[in-house]
Amino acid sequence: MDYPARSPSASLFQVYLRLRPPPSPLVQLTPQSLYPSLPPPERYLTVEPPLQDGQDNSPTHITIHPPSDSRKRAVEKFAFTKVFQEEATQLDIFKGTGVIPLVEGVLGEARDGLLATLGVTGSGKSHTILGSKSQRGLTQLSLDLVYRSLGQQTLHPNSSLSLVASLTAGDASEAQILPATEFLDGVYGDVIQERSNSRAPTPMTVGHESHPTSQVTGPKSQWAVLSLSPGSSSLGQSREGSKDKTAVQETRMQTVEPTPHEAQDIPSKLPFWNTPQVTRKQARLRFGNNVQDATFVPNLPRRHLPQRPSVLPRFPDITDVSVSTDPHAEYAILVSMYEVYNDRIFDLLSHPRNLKDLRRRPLLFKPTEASPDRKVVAGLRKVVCGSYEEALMVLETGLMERRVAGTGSNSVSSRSHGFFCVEVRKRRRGGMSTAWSGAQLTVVDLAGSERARNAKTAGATLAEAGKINESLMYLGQCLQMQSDGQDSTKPTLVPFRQCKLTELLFSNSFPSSHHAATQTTAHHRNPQKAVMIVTADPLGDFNATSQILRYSALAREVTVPRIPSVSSTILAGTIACSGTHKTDVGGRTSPTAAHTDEAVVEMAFSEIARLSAEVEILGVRLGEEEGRRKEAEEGWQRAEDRAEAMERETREECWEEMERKMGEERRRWLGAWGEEADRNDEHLDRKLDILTKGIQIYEDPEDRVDRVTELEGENEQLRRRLDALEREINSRSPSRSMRKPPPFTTPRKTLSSGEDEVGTTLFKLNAMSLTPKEPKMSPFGKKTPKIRKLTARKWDLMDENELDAYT
Ligand SMILES: Nc1ncnc2c1ncn2[C@@H]1O[C@H](COP(=O)(O)OP(=O)(O)OP(=O)(O)O)[C@@H](O)[C@H]1O
Repeated sequence: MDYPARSPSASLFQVYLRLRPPPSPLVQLTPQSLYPSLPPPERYLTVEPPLQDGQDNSPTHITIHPPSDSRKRAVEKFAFTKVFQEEATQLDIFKGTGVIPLVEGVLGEARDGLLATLGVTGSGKSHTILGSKSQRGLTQLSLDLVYRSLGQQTLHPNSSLSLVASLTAGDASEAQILPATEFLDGVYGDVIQERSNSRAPTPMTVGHESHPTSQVTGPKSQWAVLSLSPGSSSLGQSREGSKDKTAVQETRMQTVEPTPHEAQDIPSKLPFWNTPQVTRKQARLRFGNNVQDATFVPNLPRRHLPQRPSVLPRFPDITDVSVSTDPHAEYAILVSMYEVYNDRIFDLLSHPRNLKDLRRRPLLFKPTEASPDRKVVAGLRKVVCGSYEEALMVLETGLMERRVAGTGSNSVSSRSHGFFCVEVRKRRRGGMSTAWSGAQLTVVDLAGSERARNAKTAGATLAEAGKINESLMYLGQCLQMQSDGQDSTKPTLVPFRQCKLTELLFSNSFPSSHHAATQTTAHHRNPQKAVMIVTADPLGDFNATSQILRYSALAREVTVPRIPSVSSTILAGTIACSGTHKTDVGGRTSPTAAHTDEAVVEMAFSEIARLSAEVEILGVRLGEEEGRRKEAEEGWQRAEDRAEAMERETREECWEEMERKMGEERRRWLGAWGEEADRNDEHLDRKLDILTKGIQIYEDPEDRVDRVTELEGENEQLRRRLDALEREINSRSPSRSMRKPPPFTTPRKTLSSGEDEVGTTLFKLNAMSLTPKEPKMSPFGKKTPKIRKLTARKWDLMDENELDAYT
C-alpha cells in the first residue's frame, strides 16, 4: 500500500495514531490481575516497519489481525501521517504531531488551529490532551508555548483598564469578557461554600456501592486533583495507573507525598468545592505556600484565593521551543471552554452564583451580526488571561464542570466532548483602537466510543453513551466522506450538519454560501489547520478499535491470509491418498500421469485458495455493508422520528391557526349579527313611530292646559246656568216645581270623565315615549285646525244658542 501523499490543504485533518501502553497491574485492575489463571490479552495490532522514503524514519502503517476467537479473518492495514508507539512520551507527541505548526499558524498567520483526539473509551485521549498527575498534556504545552513565545507582548487586563472594554467592542460572538482575576475571584472567593452546589458532580453518586460502575465520580481533572490534594487522590492514581515505568519514576520525582493528615483531610474523589465540609481555610491549605519554584507563581485573584496550586506538573519541559511573533504587535489572550453534552452546547466557565442559577442554558452555534460568514458559539464567557498560570487556573476551573463518570471501561470517563479555546487577539503595539485581528486554537477532547456490554453502563450513563456513539458515528461518516473524496475530482459533500459535534468541527472548514458571495469584499480568513490524534489500545476491544481506525485512517487495505481451511486439508489428504493410488499395475508410478495429476491438483489448490480468499474478502465487505446498512437504518429511523415529530408539530400549528381563525370569524360574525339586530330594532322603532303617529289624537301640550281652563270655565258657566234654572223653576207653579230636575252631579261627572280622558291620553303618550310632536302643518304652511271631540252629554246639556255658537 502506498503512503497517501496528501497535502495538508487537500486533507482537512492530519491524522496521527498513538498507541496506549498496557495498564500496570499494580495500579489498575485488569481481568488478568483479578484472575491470574487467565491467559494474557492477545495483541492484535502490529506496527509496520517505517518506509525507507518516510519523512523522519517513523512508522506510518499498522496492521490489525483479528484475535483468534473472532469470526473475522481479514487482515486490515491502515496508513496514518505518523504512528507513535507505546513508549512515546507527551513531549514526543507534542513535537512529533503538528501542534507546534498549529500554534505558529495561530500566532503568525492568523490561521485557526484545531487539535482533536479520537478513540475508544479508555484509550488515552484525555491523557494525551490534558495530561496526568505528573505530565502536562498538549493543552498545557500549547498554552505554555503561546505565552512563552509572546513574552512581554502579552497584555494583562489588570495593567490596562480599557483592555476588556476594547476586546468586548471587537468581539463577534456576543461573549461576556472578563479578566481572569475577576473570574477566579468569583469562583474561589466568597462563594467557596456555595460551590458545594456545583453542577460538576456526575449523574453517579459517590459511595453507591450497588452500582457496578460507581468506582469514581467527579470531574475529569488530573491537574486539579493533584493540585488540591497532592498524592491523596485516588482519581489521580487511577489516571496514573497504566503509566509506564519512566512516567512513574517521573511522578515520584515531581510530586509531593501527602501527610497522613492531609490525606484524610478532604475526600479525595471530589474537587474541593464539591466536598460539602470544605472551608476556605482548607482551600487555602490545599493551595498553601508550598512553593517549589519561585519562577512559577501564578498571578492569582485577590481575596481568599489559593496562592497557587501546590504542585503543578511542569514536565515535559519545552523551554527550547518557541515560535516567532510580530514584534510590532501586542496580544491579548482569551480563554473559553464549553462541552457538547447530549448534542447541546454548555459553557463550562459560567459558574452558578446561586442555587437558582444551577440549571445550565444551552448555547447556540450560529453566525452573528458581526460574523455573518462564520459560525460562532454565541454568548460564551471568555476570560482574559495575562499569564500562563492564570490560563491554567481557568482551564482547571472549566474541567471541574465537565461531565465525567466511572464506567466499566474507564474509571474517569468523559461523558461529553470538551472544547478548550485559546483566542489570540492582536493589534498594533500601543494602539488603543479596537481593531483587533487574530485566530483561535481549539483543543477538543472527544468522549470515547464504547460498547455498553464492555462499559457496563446503565441508566443515564448508558443514554449518554448512546448520544456519544451517535455523534462519533456522524464524525466517522464525515471523516470517511472526506477521505473518500480525496481521490475524486468532484467536490466532496461532507454531511457535517447532522449533529452539533460535526457542525462545530467542520462548519468553519468550508466556505459558506454567504462567504462565497461576499468573498471579494470580506476579510479573507486562512483555512483552518487541523490535527487529529487517534488513540488506540492494542490490547483493548478489537471491534471498537478497528471501527475507529477504519473511520480515521488516511488509507486502508484489506487482505485475507492463506490459512489452510478444513476443505483444503481434506483435499490435501485426498490428493495424498490418490497419489498413492496412481501406481501402475507393476507397482511403478507412471511419471507422466503423476505429473499431470500434480499440475491439476496444484491448479485446483490455487483456485480453492483464490476462491476462499475471495469469500473472505466478500465476507469482510458483507460485514462492512451490514454495518453501513445498520447505520443507514438507524439514520432512517431517526429521520422518520424527526419527520413524525415535525408532522405532529405542523398539525398542532395548523390546529392552533385554524382555531385562531375560527375565533376571529366567530367574533366578526357576532359583530355583524349585533349590527343587523340593531338595524332591525331601529326599523321596528321607526314603524312603531309611524303607527303611533297614525293613531294618536294630536294635541298641543299648551292647548291641553287651555282646554282644561276652558272646560273649567264652561263648567262654571253651566253651574251658574243650572242655578239660574233652578231658581226659575222654584219661582214657578208648584205643579211644575214637582218635576225633579236632573241630578246635578251628572255634568260634573261627565266633565271629570272628560278630564280623565285627557289624562289617559297624556299617559298613553308618555308610555309610548313619544316626544311632543310638532303640530301638523297644512300643505299651505298653516297650522291645521284642531279637531275637538265633544262628548254627547255636553252637547245634550247645551242650549240651542250655545250649540249654534259651536257649530
Ligand atoms: N500514554 C499513556 N501513558 C500512560 N497512561 C496512559 C496513557 N494513555 C492512557 N493512560 C491511562 O489510561 C487511563 C485511561 O485514559 P484516558 O482517561 O485518557 O482515556 P480516554 O480515552 O480519555 O477515555 P474516555 O473516552 O472514557 O474519557 C488513564 O488512567 C490514563 O492515565
